Amino acid sequence: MINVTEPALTISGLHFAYPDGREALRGVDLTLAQGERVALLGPNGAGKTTLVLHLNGILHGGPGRVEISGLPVTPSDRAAIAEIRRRVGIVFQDPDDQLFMPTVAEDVAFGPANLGVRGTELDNRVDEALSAVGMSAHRDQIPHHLSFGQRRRVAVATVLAMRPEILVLDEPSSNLDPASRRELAEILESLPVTVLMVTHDLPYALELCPRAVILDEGRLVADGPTVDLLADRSLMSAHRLELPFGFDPVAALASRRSPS
Ligand SMILES: Nc1ncnc2c1ncn2[C@@H]1O[C@H](COP(=O)(O)OP(=O)(O)OP(=O)(O)O)[C@@H](O)[C@H]1O
Repeated sequence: MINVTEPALTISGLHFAYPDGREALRGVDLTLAQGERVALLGPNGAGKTTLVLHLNGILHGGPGRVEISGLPVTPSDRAAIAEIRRRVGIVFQDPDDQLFMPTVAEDVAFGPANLGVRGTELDNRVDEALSAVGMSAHRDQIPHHLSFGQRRRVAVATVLAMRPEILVLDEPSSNLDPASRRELAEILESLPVTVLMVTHDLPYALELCPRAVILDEGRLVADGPTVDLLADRSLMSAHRLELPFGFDPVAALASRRSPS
């Protein structure tokens, strides 16, 4: 059960250096409320992936603390890490990293089955997750025969079937055509989970995430309403973030709120 009195995610004073000495995180503090959707922005090499990999204990070892709904991410405690990996679902950029079973349904069942879920409960989870991403009709297909956009949706379903509390998405809109991009946005908006979305697609961040943070050189340098951050030209250029030519975030948000 989600402890609604706790933030979904609390990161305090997180530092991390790779074995070669490169300091990728230099004191990150970040809190996400339950149900928030937040975009994690930043130029190449800012430390975004490094930060994400700390959320379920794949990377660890530096000073600082990460908690998921009040539960500390403690990599030395195997039971705690199993629970953390159930709570935090990461959808990686390349869906093929997450799909390896003979059929779509088996891929979606894999995670919960590993947690010991069986029978009707397992069937229900697979049905729900596939329906949430609009892929129920493809349940018996071979994942690698699907289009890229369909594989991305199935990758999201594999994570949803774990019933995560936090969904972390790494570049969810990359390589999607405009229709698939919009459909995935609708799916993500409808999910009742906390979302942290790493993206270089700034219009997508604006569309989906009311709040954004900017990470640069391992530090969080901005945190606020996505529209305000994107509209701040000096902030954007200081951190090598570029909006598409002619894109006006204030007008885009206004037209989204009152579609003609
Ligand atoms: N395995 C590694 N060993 C050493 N240094 C690494 C390793 N992985 C990443 N780094 C370095 O850590 C820093 C942060 O990298 P990270 O991949 O977290 O950035 P990012 O913000 O996700 O970048 P991008 O937008 O390009 O994906 C970079 O300087 C990178 O070169």
